[in-house]
Amino acid sequence: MFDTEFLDIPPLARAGGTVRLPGSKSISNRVLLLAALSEGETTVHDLLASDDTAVMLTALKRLGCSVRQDGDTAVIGGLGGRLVQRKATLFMGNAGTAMRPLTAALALLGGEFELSGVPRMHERPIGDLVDALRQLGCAIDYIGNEGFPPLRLRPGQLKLDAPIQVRGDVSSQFLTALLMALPLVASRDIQIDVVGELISRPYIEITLNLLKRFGIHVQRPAGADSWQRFTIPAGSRYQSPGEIHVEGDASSASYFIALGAIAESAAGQNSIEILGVGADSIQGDIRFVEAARLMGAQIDSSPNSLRISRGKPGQGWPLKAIDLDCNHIPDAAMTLAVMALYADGTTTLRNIASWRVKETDRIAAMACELQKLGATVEEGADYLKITPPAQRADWKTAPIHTYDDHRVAMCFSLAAFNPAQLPVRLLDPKCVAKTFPDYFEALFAVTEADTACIPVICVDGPTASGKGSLAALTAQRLGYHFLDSGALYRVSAFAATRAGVSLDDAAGVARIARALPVQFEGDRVFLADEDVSEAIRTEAGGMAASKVSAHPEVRAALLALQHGFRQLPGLVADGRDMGTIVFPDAPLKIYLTASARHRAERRHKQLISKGNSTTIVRIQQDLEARDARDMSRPVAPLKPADDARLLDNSDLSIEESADQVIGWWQGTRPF
Ligand SMILES: Nc1ncnc2c1ncn2[C@@H]1O[C@H](COP(=O)(O)OP(=O)(O)O)[C@@H](O)[C@H]1O
Ligand SMILES: Nc1ccn([C@H]2C[C@H](O)[C@@H](COP(=O)(O)OP(=O)(O)O)O2)c(=O)n1
Repeated sequence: MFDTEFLDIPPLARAGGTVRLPGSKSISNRVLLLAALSEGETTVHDLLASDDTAVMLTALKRLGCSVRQDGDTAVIGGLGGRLVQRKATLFMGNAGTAMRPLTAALALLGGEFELSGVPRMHERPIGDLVDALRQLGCAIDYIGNEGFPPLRLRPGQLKLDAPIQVRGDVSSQFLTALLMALPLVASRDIQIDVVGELISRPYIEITLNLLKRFGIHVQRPAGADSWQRFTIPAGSRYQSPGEIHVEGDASSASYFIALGAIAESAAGQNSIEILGVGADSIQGDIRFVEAARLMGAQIDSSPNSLRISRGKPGQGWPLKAIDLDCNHIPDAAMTLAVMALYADGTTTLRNIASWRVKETDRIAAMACELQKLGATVEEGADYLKITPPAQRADWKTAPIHTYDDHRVAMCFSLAAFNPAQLPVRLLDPKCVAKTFPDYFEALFAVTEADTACIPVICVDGPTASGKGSLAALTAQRLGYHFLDSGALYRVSAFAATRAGVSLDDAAGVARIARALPVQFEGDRVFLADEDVSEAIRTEAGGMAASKVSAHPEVRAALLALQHGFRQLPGLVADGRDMGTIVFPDAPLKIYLTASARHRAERRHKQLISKGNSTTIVRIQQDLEARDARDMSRPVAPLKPADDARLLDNSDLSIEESADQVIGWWQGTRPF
């Protein structure tokens, strides 16, 4: 996950490959609650690991459910429709799929509960659900504002004889909540009447489908009223299905469907394949496929997978502007708003009023951020009209606010295919954790940028100047990859010594360097399966590396390996010749120094902490000797690149140095 302040996505050029989707949020949280209410154990496979499911799992544990987790499988010990814990305070984060149904279930089961969430949750309406539950005799108080969480639940006197009325035109989650809770008290037939037109009907279909899997057969009238009246038959009882598989998230699929529709194919690939969701999906957002086809996407579907490619010029590319009622795909339709940037005219998305009460006011958010990219946007109470920038030169870039809304973040990542080849900056990228924590990793795995567009920050300098520490911290703050090029020379020398090859044998060491089975995992370095991190980082290891690094053959042998680290979304590389030889086109080069005395003191501290005994004077002599060798060798000597910025960190902390580098970096960016 990218836990950074912002993520800069370089201009993307092509896409291709296979994406396995995480489990559906809507199905995951419904299944967890149904399993908790059932008798017996339920094994849930392919469960989504995300903020919202974590909220539900924590709440269920607090209510006394047993939960065993192993990877994406969870075994839930059901409560059998009874409360073992009659008093609890539950935190619901910003998870509507946990807040609404738990409120209904706990209110009907009786007990004393407080349910609260993040500030945005306290702005998301729940009054219609509370009104419906009060008709049933549930005792519910608002702790803060009337009509909104947080809520206090107390035991009430249930009255189940009259039909219950619930509004259907604000959020379908209110009806879902009642449908999932009422089987707990169905000693007689219970009728629910929906007042107003039911929105987001596909989500009710998911609920009815899953209820069936757990033994509850909700009855509906035939004909015109079929979505206005629901009856829970007397004697309904939750039964665990034993095992259940969660489908891939159809709303998450929309980003990759859009990707396939807008990106040219990567070499050797002619489509994006999505696994885990397909034509047999029970999720309403699978109908995003139809909308994407209307815009020109070429999509083949199988029961459990999709294959998408871009239309040929004039036949689906550029995309076709559409005018669509999006009531049936409320979440996935946001993706259409970004696809509209690549369309041949004005796209109108209608009947999307529910966007205003989601994680953020999504109509306002999308309108504001699309305009930052140069689109012309008209925003209505329940619609959006989007006209893309007229020509390449009209595209703009700016930091995109994501409003703590996972879908805004995922949508705008697709703007990186803009024809002006501008990078896109997303603020607070970790908000995708709500439903798809590894979204950006998945995106970068199936997209390509032109190499020159993938930024590299070079940090070169003498030994113990703090290059490694500075480069690693900078990479972490930017969400970039990190290359410790010195480690490659160290491992080459280590592997040569182990193979009995003399360090003076240039051809011999180069042969080993060319086929070096080196792997980096965090700050650990592996040679094949062996962790050699400590073995290579001795002073002797540094001296040996310095020796082999003077052979031109060895340097040439390691070049391709170093270039291979230049991957999306960017790289910070440290060494001696990153800016001069390996990445001469890097947009930012730092030459890091500190006085020999400071460097010797730092290395001394480092060695002492590892239990090695030596003196500062000795270290200073060694490092000056190594600097002299590295600076005087004929190939790729250590020296600042002509366009490098000099940073003397003798009196700076590692954090202060990183602040300086990121400050310089910001100055090179177009935001
Ligand atoms: N700016 C700094 N101020 C103080 N100590 C530092 C600074 N930068 C690095 N160090 C410390 O100096 C030692 C050497 O740093 P390192 O990053 O390994 O240098 P290099 O990669 O240049 O050899 C480490 O123990 C590190 O914590
Ligand atoms: N890009 C590089 C990186 C390291 N080297 C050589 C020269 C250095 O003395 C050794 C060891 O490098 P390393 O960066 O690990 O050494 P320090 O941590 O700075 O002591 O490798 C190089 O020639 N070119």
